[in-house]
Amino acid sequence: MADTAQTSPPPDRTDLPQHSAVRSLVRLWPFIRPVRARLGTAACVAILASCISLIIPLVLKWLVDGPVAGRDPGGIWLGGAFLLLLGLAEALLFGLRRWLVARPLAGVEAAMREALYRHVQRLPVAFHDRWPSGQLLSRGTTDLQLLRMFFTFPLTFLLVNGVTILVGTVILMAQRWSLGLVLLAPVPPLMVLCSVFEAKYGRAARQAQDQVGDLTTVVEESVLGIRIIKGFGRHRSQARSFRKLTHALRTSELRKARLLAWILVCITTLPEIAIGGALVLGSLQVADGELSAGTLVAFLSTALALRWPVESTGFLLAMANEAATATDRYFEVMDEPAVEEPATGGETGAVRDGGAQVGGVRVGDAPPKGASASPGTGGLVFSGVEFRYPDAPPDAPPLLQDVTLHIRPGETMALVGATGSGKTTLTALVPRLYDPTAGRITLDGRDLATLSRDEARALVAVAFEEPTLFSATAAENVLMGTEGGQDSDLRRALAVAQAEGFVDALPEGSATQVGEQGLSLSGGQRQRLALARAVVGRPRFLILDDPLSALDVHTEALVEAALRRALAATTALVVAHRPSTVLLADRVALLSGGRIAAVGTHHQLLRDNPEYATLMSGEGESAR
Ligand SMILES: Nc1ncnc2c1ncn2[C@@H]1O[C@H](COP(=O)(O)OP(=O)(O)OP(=O)(O)O)[C@@H](O)[C@H]1O
Repeated sequence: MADTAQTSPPPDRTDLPQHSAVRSLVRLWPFIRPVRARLGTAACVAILASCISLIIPLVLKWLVDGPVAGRDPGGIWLGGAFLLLLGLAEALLFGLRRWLVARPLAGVEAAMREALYRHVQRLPVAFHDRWPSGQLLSRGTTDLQLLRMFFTFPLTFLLVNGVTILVGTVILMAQRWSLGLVLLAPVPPLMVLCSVFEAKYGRAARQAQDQVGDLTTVVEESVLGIRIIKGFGRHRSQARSFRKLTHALRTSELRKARLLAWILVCITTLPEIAIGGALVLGSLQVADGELSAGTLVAFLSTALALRWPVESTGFLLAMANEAATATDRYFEVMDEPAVEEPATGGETGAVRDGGAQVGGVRVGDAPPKGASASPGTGGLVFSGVEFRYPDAPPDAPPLLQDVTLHIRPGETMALVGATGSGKTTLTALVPRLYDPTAGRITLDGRDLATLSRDEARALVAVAFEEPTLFSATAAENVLMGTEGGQDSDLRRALAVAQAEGFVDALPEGSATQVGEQGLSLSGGQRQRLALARAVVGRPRFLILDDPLSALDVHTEALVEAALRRALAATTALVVAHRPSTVLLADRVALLSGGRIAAVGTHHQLLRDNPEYATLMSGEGESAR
């Protein structure tokens, strides 16, 4: 089934496909298309400006052979004024080009970033299991900046330079073809050198950009894991890993700089030698009277005017190569198949965290959402469900095999099993974070595989043991669990999760920003907000993965009392490790060896099933 489907890991850098930079860059066309008219106009303006610089030598020729040779001051002033005008026109046109491209190119970058973000949100969880977050972040930041630089400079100027060099060459050949040939002599060796440079620089750029991704991952982990790093005194080893990566990145950047220096030396030196040769040859021809001084001045001025277009080609090629690498990296993510539909509230938001009622406030007062969507029969049924993680060794048995379990409508089922037995994995199948590799799951008789993800997530809410809070207010974090939730829904959900007290005590109550990852709250407080998020939408099905593990016994009892009332109308599957959580449930299912080994009440299983008894005893707790 779809979700666990083919998501590839980040590309193996030792085995990257080699294809031309042009082929990579052509893929940017759909993003460039909407601004092609502006870019085309800007390119024409730049070509015009660049070609003006080629007219200046012709005016010089006229000045030297005409007014200067004829000692005509009026003509010299006229020529000077004309040169000034040409210079002004060139500057104005280059300014106009910049103005034409600035806004549309910022728009292209924003559109690409938005497309990437949207796509990443739609990628299956299996993709995120494999891709380090830093690699995704660097693709959305540094790589896109490189692309904007490419659109601004190389994309236009490689064309402008090409046209300028072509027009200049025609002018040179027209003036004196023998001298023109001397200037063209370096072209074949330069073309060979440029193609070698492109291949080598492309590899170095790819390595450096991947290393930026690795570095981003380490920085992100160090910031998020700062408590662990400090708690275990790991700052030195963490700093060592960071240094190692920065050193590797520096080595790659130096390699890029060496390659660039090498090509710039070639691109600068060979044409200079050719200009020197043409100067000597031209001077001899002027001395022999075969060539006018004005023509030689014009010829050399044209050749010098072509120096910048030729020399800047080295930089432009380097930037184009980096852009090609950035394009490859961008499309490695964009080419990943997304799940078939966009989620409406993000993975955690759509799959709500949390649930129940507090002291007399009943989440179950109103009918659960989605109740009208089905006749309300059937409950949650697993039939012959098999699951294997995509990256599991091919010869390993499936993690879950032939899981068959019926949770009746309105029933609360606890799921118990040894650590690593697959409880979290089984619960993740219900909100379709993953899809089973065989078998089927039905919600009130409707096959989960036939429901869209949005439909499934409208019916199902989840709270995980590790609660994720977003950098938003406490209220916003909770209301993420439902579309158009009101303040009354918020209060009810907070009451169920026993979160009212501490939320009201926050400096700005439920309007307090709880900070990135909710770091300003305790683990138990975060769990309760996540629980409130799960119940706020009154889901028809509730999946709780040990959501009370961080609570003290007293608070846990209060939350459970509220939950019991709230769950009266909800079909729930609760992963439980402690007898206190199990007591919340009507029945208990024991997951063992990838199968449901036993189902019964807590007391029945305690009596009849030694494995369950061990798990629920102190030995079971310590075995965790
Ligand atoms: N994304 C993943 N990719 C590959 N294997 C995974 C992935 N997530 C979990 N596993 C493996 O699947 C097995 C079951 O993990 P799961 O988290 O479902 O167990 P659990 O019963 O919930 O454990 P616990 O009680 O410790 O939370 C483990 O061996 C784990 O290493």
